[in-house]
Amino acid sequence: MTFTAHLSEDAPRRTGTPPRPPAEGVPWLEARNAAHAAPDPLPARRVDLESAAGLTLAEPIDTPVALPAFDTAAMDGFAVAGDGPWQVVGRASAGEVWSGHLAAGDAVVISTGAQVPRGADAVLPVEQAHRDGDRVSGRPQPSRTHIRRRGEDAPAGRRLAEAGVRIGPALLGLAATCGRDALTVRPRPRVLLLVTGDELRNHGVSGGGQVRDAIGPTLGPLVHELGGEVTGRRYVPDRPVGLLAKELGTSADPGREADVVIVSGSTSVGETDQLRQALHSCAARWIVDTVACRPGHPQILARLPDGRWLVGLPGNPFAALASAYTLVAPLLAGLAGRSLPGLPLAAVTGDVRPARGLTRLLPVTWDGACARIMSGHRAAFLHGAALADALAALPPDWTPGAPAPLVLLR
Ligand SMILES: Nc1nc2c(c(=O)[nH]1)N[C@H]1C(S)=C(S)[C@@H](COP(=O)(O)OP(=O)(O)OC[C@H]3O[C@@H](n4cnc5c(N)ncnc54)[C@H](O)[C@@H]3O)O[C@H]1N2
Ligand code: MOO
Repeated sequence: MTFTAHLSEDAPRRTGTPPRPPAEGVPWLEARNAAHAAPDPLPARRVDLESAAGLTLAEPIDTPVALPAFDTAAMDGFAVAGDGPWQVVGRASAGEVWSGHLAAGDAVVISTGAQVPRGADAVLPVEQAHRDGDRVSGRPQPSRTHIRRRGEDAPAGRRLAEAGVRIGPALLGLAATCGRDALTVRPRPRVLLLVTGDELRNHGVSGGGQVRDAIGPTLGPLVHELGGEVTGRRYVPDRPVGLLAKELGTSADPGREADVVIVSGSTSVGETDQLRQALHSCAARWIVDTVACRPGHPQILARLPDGRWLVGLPGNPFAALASAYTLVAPLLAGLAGRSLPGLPLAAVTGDVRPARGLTRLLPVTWDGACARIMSGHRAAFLHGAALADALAALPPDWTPGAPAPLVLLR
């Protein structure tokens, strides 16, 4: 892969003007891959089952027991042996074991979920049974009807899930079913947000040259959705220049509250845009320096000398969002030991021009078949993305109606 800048981690502290952002940038798909490949997964830890939701499995789950563990009634009715009519000889309730053995012509009253007694061939649902005292009759049931056989779902020892899977509600239920009380997981990567910009305010309506911070409220939940956890959000003024460099210094994070630092704004070349200078002077290792996409061109991925990952998101809010899906999503997946999120392909329609040499990231509606480009997609506007189903990544040679990868937003 061709990355525009690589500095060694032990490079000496630099002074002077940092290099200008490269005009071309890393191709968009390569940038995603590079962000995913860059980190080693965070160390695994053991957590109780309830705390594992949303984390990533660090070891496979094999079931030590057959699922289900015993032949189980799937209907309320009668467990029967042989053809009817049958003599009712007992009752098997859920949570208990009726320890007798059914001979041909015997039945026990049984509830859904109860262990089927030995000798039973089938369960006759109560709706299909006619009971008269201790006698019950009904149509003979084919063998195994309404019985969940022991091991039918999985035999003992079967692998149920591989490492790297995100732990969703159903996986927690499955782990509980096979008797797990704890899981070995990769934790959520911890993320510190540094929101830069003298013009920003974080409440009320904007005016008088001030702008309401739209990135802070976007990134908190986005990071959570992407499997990370925001451990801090700080506002860093543009002036005096140097504050960002101080924030990025190791001493500013003595307890290591973060594995990843996301800086919004300051990625460009304006007088107060400090990020490139700050990375240059602390001799950060550059991994991605600008991406060949629009919006989001000036985005950055680097590694700080103290080992934290640094993502620089352009200040325009839609550019920041598109860049978060380009670099933050794969980086967090890599840190959590997950595979790179897949990108379904869909035919995309709409009246936009491709950009020479650039991937265009545009909000689209998607009905499962066709994606349509929405309005409100300039770099500074969130209107389109706020209502979109996905971002389409239109390659430089895209023509209307041609397929493009989608980053799903819902
Ligand atoms: N001379 C050049 N100027 C710019 C270039 C360029 O190549 N040459 N690139 C433009 C592009 S593309 C982008 S994207 C922006 C990136 O700018 P920064 O990352 O340095 O961000 P700022 O300058 O601080 O802000 C840009 C824009 O976004 C607004 N902003 C910033 N933070 C927030 C926030 N948290 N919530 C809402 N809005 C925010 C800010 O007010 C500006 O309007 O640079 C271009 N310029
Ligand atoms: O790269 Mo900027 O993000 O086009 O607006």
